[in-house]
Amino acid sequence: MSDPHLLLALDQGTTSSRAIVFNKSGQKVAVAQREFAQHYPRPGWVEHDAEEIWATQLAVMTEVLESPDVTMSAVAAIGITNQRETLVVWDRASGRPVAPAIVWQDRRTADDCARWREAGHEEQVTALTGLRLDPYFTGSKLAWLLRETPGLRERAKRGEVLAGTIDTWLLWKLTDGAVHATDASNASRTLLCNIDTVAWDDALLALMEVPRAMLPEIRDSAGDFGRVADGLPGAGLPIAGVAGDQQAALFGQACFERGMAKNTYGTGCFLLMQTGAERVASANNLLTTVAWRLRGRPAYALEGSVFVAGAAVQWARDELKLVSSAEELSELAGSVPDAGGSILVPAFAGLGAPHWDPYARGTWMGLTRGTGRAQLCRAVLESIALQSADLMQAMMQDSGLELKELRVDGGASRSDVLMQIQADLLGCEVVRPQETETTALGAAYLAGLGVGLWSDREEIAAQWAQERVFVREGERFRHDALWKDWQRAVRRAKAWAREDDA
Ligand SMILES: Nc1ncnc2c1ncn2[C@@H]1O[C@H](COP(=O)(O)OP(=O)(O)O)[C@@H](O)[C@H]1O
Ligand SMILES: O=P(O)(O)OC[C@H](O)CO
Repeated sequence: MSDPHLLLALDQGTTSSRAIVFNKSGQKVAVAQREFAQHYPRPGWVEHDAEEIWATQLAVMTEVLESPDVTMSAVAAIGITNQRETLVVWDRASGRPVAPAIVWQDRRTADDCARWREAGHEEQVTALTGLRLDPYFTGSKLAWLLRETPGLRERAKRGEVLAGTIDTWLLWKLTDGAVHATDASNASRTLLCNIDTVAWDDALLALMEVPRAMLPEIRDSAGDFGRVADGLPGAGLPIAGVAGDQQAALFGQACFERGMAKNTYGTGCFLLMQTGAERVASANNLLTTVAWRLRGRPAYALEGSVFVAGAAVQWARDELKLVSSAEELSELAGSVPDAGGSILVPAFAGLGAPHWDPYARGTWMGLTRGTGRAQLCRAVLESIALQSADLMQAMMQDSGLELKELRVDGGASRSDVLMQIQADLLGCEVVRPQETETTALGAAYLAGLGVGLWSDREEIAAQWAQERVFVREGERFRHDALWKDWQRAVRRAKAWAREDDA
C-alpha cells in the first residue's frame, strides 16, 4: 500500500459546511457539502446553531471518507478552515453551547463599539490588534454574551465555560475535548490578540472584560492540533493545519511573495495582500491581520472585508425573485452594457472596509422608468466589483505597491461577467485559477506542511495554475465615471439606521 498521500480539508463556511479530499497534486478527489440554517432573531442579528455546524461538518466528513475514491489509510492529515470571528461559547463538561453562535455579520454590538470609541479606546485597540472597534470582530460579541448571560463570567473565570471561534469549536468536538486551541490567523481576528506578539493581550482582555481562562491556546497554522477522537469517523487522523478561511485562501492561491493578493467572492468579499514578516499599518481603513504563522514566525496581510457580495446575488434571487439562479443573473447582466445609471449599495449589514459604517443600509440609486431586469442584475454584479475596487485602491495606497495581478476565487468568481467588470474597473489582470476551492486547498496545504507531505512552499507554488485571465476592455473614463457615481451612492447609504426622520 502507498504512503498516506491524501489530505482532508474541513471548510466550515458561513452558509455551508464542506469537506474536500485533495491528492498531493492539489486535485480534488472527493467533495461533500451541506447547507445549514441562518437565524435572524432581530434586525441586525445573525446567529448559527453551533451543534448544527458540528453535525453538518461531521456529516460531510463522513461522506467523503466513505467515498469509493478515499481509503482512510491513504489520508495523511486533516486541515480545518472556517468562517472567522463567529463566536461559540460552550460548557466544558457537557460540550454543549451555552448560547447560539454569534455570527461575524451580527451587528448587535454596534452601540458597545461606539461607546468604547467615544471613551477614546479606538487608537489603542487598532495599534494592538491591527483591527478596529467594529461589531464584526469576536471580542465585542464575547463581551456582550458575558454581560447579558447571568453567571456566565463567573463560570468562565472558573474555567467551566470555554470560548472560541469556529476552528476552536470544531477542534474541541473532533478531539472530544482534548484540544482547546486556535491558530494565529484566527486569533488575530478576535480583537483580543496582540498582533505583534500573537498572544492574548491583558489590556484588551481588561477592556472587553474577558476572563483569560476561557480562551484557547494559540498555535502555529501548521503543526500539531491533536488527533480525531475514537468513535468518530477518521478516528486517529492527525489534525495538522488550521487557518481562517480568507487566510487559507491566500495560502491556497500560493500568494507567498510580498505584494501578492487574492480576492474571494463568496457571501462577502475578502481582499488580502501578503505583506511578509512586516505588518503594514493601514492609513486607509483596512485591517492588518496575521496571514499565517509557521515555525513560530508570523506572516502578515492587509485585508479589506466587504460584508455583502455574493449574498446580494442570493438576495436578488430569493427575495426579489429577479432570477431563479445566480447563473441566470450573470447571464442577464451580461446582456446589457451597463446598469442604465442605477447603482445598488448592498449595505444590508452596514458597510465594511474602507467605509466602516455599521449604520449604513442598502440603497438603490438612479432608478428610472427604463431600468429593467437586466440592468438591475448588472447593478448587483457591479456592486460587488465596485466594493472590491474600493478595497484595492486603499490597499495600493497603503502598501505603496502597484498590483499587476489579482488572483480570484470563491463561488461568485465563476461569473465571467463579474470578473470582466472587475478587470474593467481595476485595470490590472484578474486571474482565475484552475482550482477555485482555494480556501479548502489552503487548509489542505497547511495540513500537508504540518505532517511533512510537502517539504516547502515552493513545491506548493509550483502547483498553482491559471484557468483564465481577464483584462480591461472599453474606455477607462467610462469605468472611472461609474466608480465616481458609486462614491456618491455610498455617501447616501451611510448612517441611514442612525438618523431620525426629522
Ligand atoms: N455564477 C455566479 N454568479 C454570481 N454569483 C454567484 C455565482 N455562483 C455563485 N455565486 C454566489 O457566490 C456565493 C457562494 O460562494 P461561496 O464561495 O460558496 O460562499 P461562502 O463560502 O461564503 O458560503 C453565493 O452568495 C452566490 O450567490
Ligand atoms: O464563510 P465565508 O467564506 O463567507 O467567510 C467569512 C469570513 O471569514 C468572515 O470574516
